[in-house]
Amino acid sequence: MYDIPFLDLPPLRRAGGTVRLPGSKSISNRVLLLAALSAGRTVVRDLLDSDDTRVMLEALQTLGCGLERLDATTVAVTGLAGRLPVRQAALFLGNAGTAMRPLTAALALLAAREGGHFELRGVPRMHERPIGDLVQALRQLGAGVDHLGQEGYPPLRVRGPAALHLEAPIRVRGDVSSQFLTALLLALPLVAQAQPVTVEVAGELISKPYVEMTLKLLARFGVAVQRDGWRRFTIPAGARYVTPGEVHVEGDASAASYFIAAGALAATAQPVTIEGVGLASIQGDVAFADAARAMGAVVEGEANRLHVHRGAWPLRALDLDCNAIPDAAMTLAVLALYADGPSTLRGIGSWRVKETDRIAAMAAELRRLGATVEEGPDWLRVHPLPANGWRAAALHTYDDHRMAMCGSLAAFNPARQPVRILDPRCVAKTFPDYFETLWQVVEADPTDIPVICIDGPSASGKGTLAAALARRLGYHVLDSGALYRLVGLAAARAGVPTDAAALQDEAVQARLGELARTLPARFDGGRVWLGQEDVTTELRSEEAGAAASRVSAVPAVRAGLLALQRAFRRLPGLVADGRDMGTVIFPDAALKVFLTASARARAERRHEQLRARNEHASIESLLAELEARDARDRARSVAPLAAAEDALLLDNTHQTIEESVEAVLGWWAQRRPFEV
Ligand SMILES: Nc1ncnc2c1ncn2[C@@H]1O[C@H](COP(=O)(O)OP(=O)(O)O)[C@@H](O)[C@H]1O
Ligand SMILES: Nc1ccn([C@@H]2O[C@H](COP(=O)(O)OP(=O)(O)O)[C@@H](O)[C@H]2O)c(=O)n1
Repeated sequence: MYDIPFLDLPPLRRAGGTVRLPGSKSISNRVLLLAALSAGRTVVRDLLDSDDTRVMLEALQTLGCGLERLDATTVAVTGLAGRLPVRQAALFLGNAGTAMRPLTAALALLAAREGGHFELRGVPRMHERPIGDLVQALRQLGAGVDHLGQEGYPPLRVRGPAALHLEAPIRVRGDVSSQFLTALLLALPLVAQAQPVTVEVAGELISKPYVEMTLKLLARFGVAVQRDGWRRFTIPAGARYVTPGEVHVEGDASAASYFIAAGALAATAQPVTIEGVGLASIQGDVAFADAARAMGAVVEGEANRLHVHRGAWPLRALDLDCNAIPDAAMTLAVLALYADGPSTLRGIGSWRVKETDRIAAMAAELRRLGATVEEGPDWLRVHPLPANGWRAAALHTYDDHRMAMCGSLAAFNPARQPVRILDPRCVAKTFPDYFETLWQVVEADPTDIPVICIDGPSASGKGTLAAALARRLGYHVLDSGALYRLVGLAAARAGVPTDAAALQDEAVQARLGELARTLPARFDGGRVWLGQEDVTTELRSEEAGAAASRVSAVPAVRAGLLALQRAFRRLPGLVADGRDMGTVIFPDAALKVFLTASARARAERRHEQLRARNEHASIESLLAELEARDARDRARSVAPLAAAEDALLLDNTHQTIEESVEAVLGWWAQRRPFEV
């Protein structure tokens, strides 16, 4: 997950390969609640691990449910069997509508029957998302529900006991959010013991496939709701949740839309294959595949898998009522930028009450990219962008995961403009590793992947600065010095001498070159591996540094490491530290910094580093060794230590690390094309 202020996506050229999607949010939270209301133990597999499921799990735990995490995506839930072991609790539900609405209904009915007192709150945006129609329906039933803030919105208090009136049909509006009906359907089996309970929908029901999903999941838990069109739903008398024992959560079909879109835009050589969602899906958003087809994509499917590649190009403009696919329809708005005429999305009034006002947000951000967009109360018209119309934009995401994921699709623009996604962490709501997953199936031209080079003498702070920059920008790091150190170590392991005399020998040089070319180096979670051996500590020794400096003067070693170093240039970007990053390895880097500090300051830093590791050396001897190493690095014939002509000089003798980082980020900001 990228927990950084912004993430820059280089222009993307191609898509292809296989992705496995995380579990569906809608199914995950429904199944968790059903398992919690059932008796016995339900093992939920492929559960989504995200903000929205986390708040649901925390709430269920607070309410006394037994939760056992079996692995990262498997949780065993021991249900409450329709009882309330905890009678009083304050629940925080973040911005998860799929937790707030059904929990409100379930707790209102349980508290009515058993007594209890519960408060349900969320983030400020949750307190702007309507729930009044559900509250009304619950009050009709006789349940005690109070608004703690603004009328019609969370936070809420539910309290009991209360006498419930279950005889007359309960009326609920269906035209604002289908989640009100879903919440009632999930909760009413709790009280439909003595008589059937009927719900009647007022107004045209929106997002019907989500209600259908609710009914299918209820059936999995033993409750067969009778449906009369989309107007009347009856829960039979004697309804009882029965755990199926084990449930597999399907991959998220709304999340699939981004990968279907990537395939439609750029899968020209091989298809994008999406695992975990297919034709047998119970999620309405699989119908996004039909919309993508209508725009020209070639989508083929199996029960649990989809294959997508580019068909018509440019895409065909679309005029579609998106009522049935409200979430995935956002993806169509971005695809429309690549179409052959204006596209109109209708029936999307519900966008206005989602994580943000998505009609306003989408219009604003597409305009930032350069597009002409018209909007109405429940529709959006997007005009395509000509190749020369795209602007490099910093896209706002409104704490809305879908705005961020949609925004990433602008990176396929033919103008080769990069795209900045502000607050990329918001994808954590449903897909924490969205961007990491995207990198698996997209490619950029290597020259479009930005590199920042930090070159300079020993102990100037290159590694420290490079790591800090990479963390801040979400980029990869190349510690090229570690590669030379590894070659030194590999030579020692193989019995190849690296003293000055031996290095004159051409056979030794050739063997060192071969060791470099086939170096089994691996960097993983802050550890460095040479083959199967963790050499992290050994690598940082002064001895390893000196050996590195000696072998690094061998041309065959430098040539041997070239391809390995360039392979670090991967999406979304790279910060490379060393001696020749800007001069030899990445001469086209977007920013080159030559980092220096006085020799004494560097010797003092090294001294401090050694002291922290409980190793001791005098500052004077370190100073002498540093100066010798600098001289050797500067004097060697291949790739000598020198600032690239276009490097910016940074002397950090009197700077803190933070000051150095800020200085370089400032330079970086100036070189980026974004209009903020
Ligand atoms: N302004 C600064 N910038 C970077 N590092 C600094 C700075 N001031 C002190 N240091 C310290 O210098 C030490 C050497 O840094 P390191 O990154 O290992 O250098 P290099 O990779 O250039 O050999 C680190 O312990 C770091 O904390
Ligand atoms: N790109 C690079 C990186 C390191 N090196 C060599 O490898 C040695 C060790 O690099 P390092 O960056 O780990 O060492 P320090 O700067 O931390 O002392 C340096 O002294 C250089 O001689 C190089 O020649 N080219």
